[in-house]
Amino acid sequence: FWPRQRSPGANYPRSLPSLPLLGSLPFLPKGGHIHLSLFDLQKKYGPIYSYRVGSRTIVVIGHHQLARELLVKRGKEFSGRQLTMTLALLSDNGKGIAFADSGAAWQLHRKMVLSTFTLFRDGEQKLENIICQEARLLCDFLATCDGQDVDMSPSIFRAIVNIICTICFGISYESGDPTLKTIKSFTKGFLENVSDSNPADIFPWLKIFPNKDLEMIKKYVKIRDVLLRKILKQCKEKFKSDSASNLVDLLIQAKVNADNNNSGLYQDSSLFSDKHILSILGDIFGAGVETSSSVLNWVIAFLLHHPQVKKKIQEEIDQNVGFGRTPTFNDRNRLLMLEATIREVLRIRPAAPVLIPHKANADSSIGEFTIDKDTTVIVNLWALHHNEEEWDRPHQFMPERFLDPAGSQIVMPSQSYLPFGAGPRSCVGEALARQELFLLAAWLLQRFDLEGPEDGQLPSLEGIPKMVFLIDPFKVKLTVRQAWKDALAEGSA
Ligand code: HEM
Repeated sequence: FWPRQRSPGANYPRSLPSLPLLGSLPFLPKGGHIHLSLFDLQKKYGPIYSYRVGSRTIVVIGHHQLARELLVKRGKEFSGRQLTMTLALLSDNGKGIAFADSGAAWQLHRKMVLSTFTLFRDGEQKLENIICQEARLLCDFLATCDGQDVDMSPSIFRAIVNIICTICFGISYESGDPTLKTIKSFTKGFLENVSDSNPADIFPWLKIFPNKDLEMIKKYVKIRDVLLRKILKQCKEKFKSDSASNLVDLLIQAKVNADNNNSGLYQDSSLFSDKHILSILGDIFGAGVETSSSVLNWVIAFLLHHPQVKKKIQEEIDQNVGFGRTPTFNDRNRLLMLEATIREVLRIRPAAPVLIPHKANADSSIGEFTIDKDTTVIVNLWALHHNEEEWDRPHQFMPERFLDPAGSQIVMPSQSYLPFGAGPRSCVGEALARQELFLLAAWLLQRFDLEGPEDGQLPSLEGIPKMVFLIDPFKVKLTVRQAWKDALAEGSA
């Protein structure tokens, strides 16, 4: 219960008041969005401050210079993760990538996921082709809802899940497949039951008492693992060592090589046990599905609120792509308003408003302040993205801030922008996510007009901060564009 002895004379960040046992809990704002509460505390305590929960010290960083020092300059020293009860359940005691503490296993597994993307660089299984195939299915399905008010999120979810399944196992599921239902069920289960204030995460001894959230998380971990184990078994049966074509193939191959001791790189076969493989896959689903889906839903919601931006994007598409072909990733250099819109959505509603908490691996410092080993450090990305000294009217949706005055080039208006983090713990799926967001949005806007539903109810832009910053469900009036219909009638679409 007692904090570690502080080094005499050290200059620690300013701290909230703290009581024995409870730490600063009585002095922290109750309820509300954690990123907003932490941003608010910054007014009194400055851009770096600390508080205590139980016996742990938590340092909060709310300025980009300090954040970059932590993530990049001292990235290695701060690349640890604190294993709470919740994260231990999700990650089978710290295996995988996102919640694994820094060390050889995390580094190796992260490297393997990054090298998987090289399998999807060219040829038939080029990432762009996989995404466009899902974009086509998504648009064809939505075209059956022409003129109706629809909640697009389940179809977007299906497209994103299929992209992830193709990268992980080389499988894509048809609409209605029970596997998609299972993936939806455990993803929803985690979103509903993982919270940033589970008492057992603060006082681990509370685990001896019944804890409904932890029980639910256990239930959904089981559902996830049964499914992933079944798919892994099928992949092992199909595996051919000379033609690895997805993430699971690469992991199986690494295990075979380590078992046969014929690869200098991956010698420790135990790091490729089924348990490790399941945790890596669990992380890719956990970090790669709801993030991209939710950002695309946010893009649509902001466009419903700002129809003039939607009109500009569609004019750009009509001029640069037309209807004789579908958009490609190369169009990113021409569809600048769309690219700027995606960047603005990632700023104003970051998918991970406080990143994933980091942990100091050693006694260190940030700026002029001492940070002890094992301190948890939170980067409040929300504070960086809404800093009034860095952004003109930060609470307003203004995609043009990412364009030069002529609107002919993308610009970076501020350094206070890190939607995918930075440094050794940065998002491994950034390139994939950027392609998904651009291509899916471009395909949708080429073919459909998106408007508020008949009842005039525009989406709430407040958001729901779960493991991912979600948007409340909303409906869109979906109409196939007349220009698309005309082109189709002429046989050119
Ligand atoms: C728009 C979509 C996405 C956003 C905004 C996003 C953002 C982030 C952020 C902010 C972090 C935490 C960085 C930190 O802790 O400092 C992260 C970590 C991570 N992301 Fe993403 N992400 C997205 C999509 C994806 C996708 C598609 C994948 C799957 C391939 C993915 C896989 C991961 C993994 C595995 C980590 C943990 C990295 C580590 O701890 O070493 N993410 N992401």
